[in-house]
Formats: sequence, C-alpha cells, structure tokens
Amino acid sequence: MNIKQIKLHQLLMKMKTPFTTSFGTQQDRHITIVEAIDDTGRSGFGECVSGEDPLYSEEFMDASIIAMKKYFAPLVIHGEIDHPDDVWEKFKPFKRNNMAKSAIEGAVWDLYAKQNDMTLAEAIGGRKEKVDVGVSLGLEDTDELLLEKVKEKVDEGYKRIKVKIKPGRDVEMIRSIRDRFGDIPLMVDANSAYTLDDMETLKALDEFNLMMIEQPLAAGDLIDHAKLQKEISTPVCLDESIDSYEAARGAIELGSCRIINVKVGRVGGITQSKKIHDLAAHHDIPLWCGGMLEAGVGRLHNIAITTLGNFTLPGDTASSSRYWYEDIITPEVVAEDGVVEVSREPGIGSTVDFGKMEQYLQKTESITEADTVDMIFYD
Ligand SMILES: O=C(O)CCC(=O)C1=CC=C[C@@H](O)[C@@H]1C(=O)O
Ligand SMILES: [Mg+2]
Repeated sequence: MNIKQIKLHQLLMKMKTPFTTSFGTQQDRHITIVEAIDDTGRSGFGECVSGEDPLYSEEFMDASIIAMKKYFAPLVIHGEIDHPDDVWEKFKPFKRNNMAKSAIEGAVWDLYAKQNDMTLAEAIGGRKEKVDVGVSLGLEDTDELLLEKVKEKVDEGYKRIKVKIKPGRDVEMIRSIRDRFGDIPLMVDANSAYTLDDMETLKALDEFNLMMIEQPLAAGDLIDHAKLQKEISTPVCLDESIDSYEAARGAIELGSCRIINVKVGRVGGITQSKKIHDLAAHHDIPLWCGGMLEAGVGRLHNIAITTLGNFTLPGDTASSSRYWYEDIITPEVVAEDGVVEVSREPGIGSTVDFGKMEQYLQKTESITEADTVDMIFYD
C-alpha cells in the first residue's frame, strides 16, 4: 500500500450541549484525526475515539497520541502492508491500546478502499445501501428536561432512543418516558453504575419492555453479567466489557449478554470488528454500532461497519448535527427519519474538509519513514 506518512491532526471540538453519563459530564471533545498518505499523495482517514480521561476505558487521548507516534504509525510506514488486515498482525505484539491501534488501522482501511476505488463499506464486505440509526441521550438535571429531549428525537424519527441511567435516576425516570411516549423502541445504558447488590432495581426495569440494558455492571466483567442475565428478562447488552474478540467469545459462551454493542475503537479496529461480527452471527447474537461522541470521520467508519449483515439493531450513529455546530466533513452525516444513506463515493465517502477542521485544530504531528519504532526491546 506504500504508506509514506502518517499525520495526527489533534482537534479540540465543543459539543452543542454537555453530555452526562454515570461517570461524568463533558462538553469539550479532544479528537485526533489520523491521515495515512501513500506514495501518490492519496490520503485515508481514521479517528481516535479515546476519552479525555481514563473513565470509559483505560485509554485516554494523550496516551493514545504517544502510542500512535511511538509504535503504531511507524509500524504501518515501515511494515509491508498489502491489505488492511495485515495491520492487526503488525500491532498484535503490543498490548491493548485498542483505540490508538484502531485509529491508525481505520486510516489504512480508508486509504485501501480509495486505492481500489471502492467504498469503505464494500472493502469491509458490507452490502447495505442505508442503515437505521438511533440516538443516545445523556442524563439531564431533571426528568422533565429529559422528556423534552426524548420528544425532540422521537419527532426527528430516530429508530430507537437510548438514555443513560444511574442509581436514583432509573426506574421512575424510565416510567415517565413510557407514560409519556408509550412503547417506543427504548434502551438504557448504565455505563457500569450498578452491581449485583442492585438486583431489585435491575429486575424492576423488566416492567418496561426495554430493548436492552447496556453495560449495567463493571467494565470487563462477564461472570456477574451472566448471573444477572439469568435473573432478568431484559436482554443484557455489553459495551465496555467487550474489548477484544476473546472477550466477545467469553461473553457468548458464558451467556453474559444477548446483544453486543460493537465500537470499532474499543475492540482494536475494523478487522477485529469483522471477526466479532462473524462470531456473533454464528451464535445468533445481534449487534449494533455504538458511538464515542465522534466527529464525522469516526461517524462514517461506524456507518461502514454497520453495513455488515449482523448489525441488525439501530446504533448510536446520529446526525453530525446531534453534537456539532459544524462537523469536519463535507457532506455531513444526516439521518433522515432515522435512516442514513451509505455514500457511493470511494472510502469513507465524504471528504475531510480542512477548511472547517482548521477552527478546531490544535496541532498536527507528522510521522515519516525517518521515524522508527521507538522501543527498548529488539527482536
Ligand atoms: O456517540 C454517541 O452518540 C454515543 C454516546 C454514548 O452513549 C457514549 C459515548 C462514550 C462513552 C459512553 O459515555 C457512551 C456509551 O457507553 O455508549
Ligand atoms: Mg455504552
């Protein structure tokens, strides 16, 4: 693939409104756009989705940038990469750092698709020409404020509504949504806010015919989630616990979940996402594509992975305008009545608009052939 340079465009974007989960509130979003450039000057783009702090997972953006600069960018420049699947093989000796790996690998996938005049969806093996999407709503100060947000998104036609919950903001809050909006497709995401000591609360949610309860218990846990799934009728969906193909295999074998939220960054990239997709399909475990408050590049990667057949549930890839006054891509992602058309243009589809990106750009760092993998151990 003759990758000659990697650029890390480090952005500071500000979401329209604060986003609150059980582990905190944020409005600023530090995002790194990875640009992989080949010997003809053609560029492929990926997005690093690490959080600003290690609250969702152990990864955080400052560390991911170091990992990309020190290891993963030089490895794809110096490595013989004929196909994007080769990237995971190069990265395998280096433990974890999945979001950093995924950002570099994603740029290689986009470049590969463009080099072969394919859409990213086609390169991945996806067939869908449009995908159903839902929307994720953070916690609001009051239930009434949340009900206003739910109405807004229901009126926009999103195929499912996801709301955050935490102890004290769960059963009665969900009851108010059901009372107001009836049996709309509704799910909750706890971001690990509960333990098995909260069994009564978690059982009480069975009353509301939720599509699923996402990550109720500790990140990384599979055993207690399997115990919980035996006690409740609401399908358990895992997010933070599924940080690898091996974790997905363990969760399926243990019965820890009936649904998996696949996040390309969390599992280490598109190649690993495809492996998990095929495993889940084999075991009749439906998938959907979660979000990490991405800018447009990450959104477009999420749409591409969602074109695979076993992504049968609406994901979190809402319109760019859900979070951003101005996204960094042209055209932006637009969900019409909860449906996003898959671009027919090569690669991710939209172009990365450097004019729009400029307003958010903090700095760009470049890795070239002169840079080698900087590590103590040698083969
Ligand atoms: O990008 C989106 O719209 C989904 C946002 C969202 O729900 C999440 C983003 C990042 C981490 C979590 O807080 C949460 C999730 O767990 O899915
Ligand atoms: Mg989640």
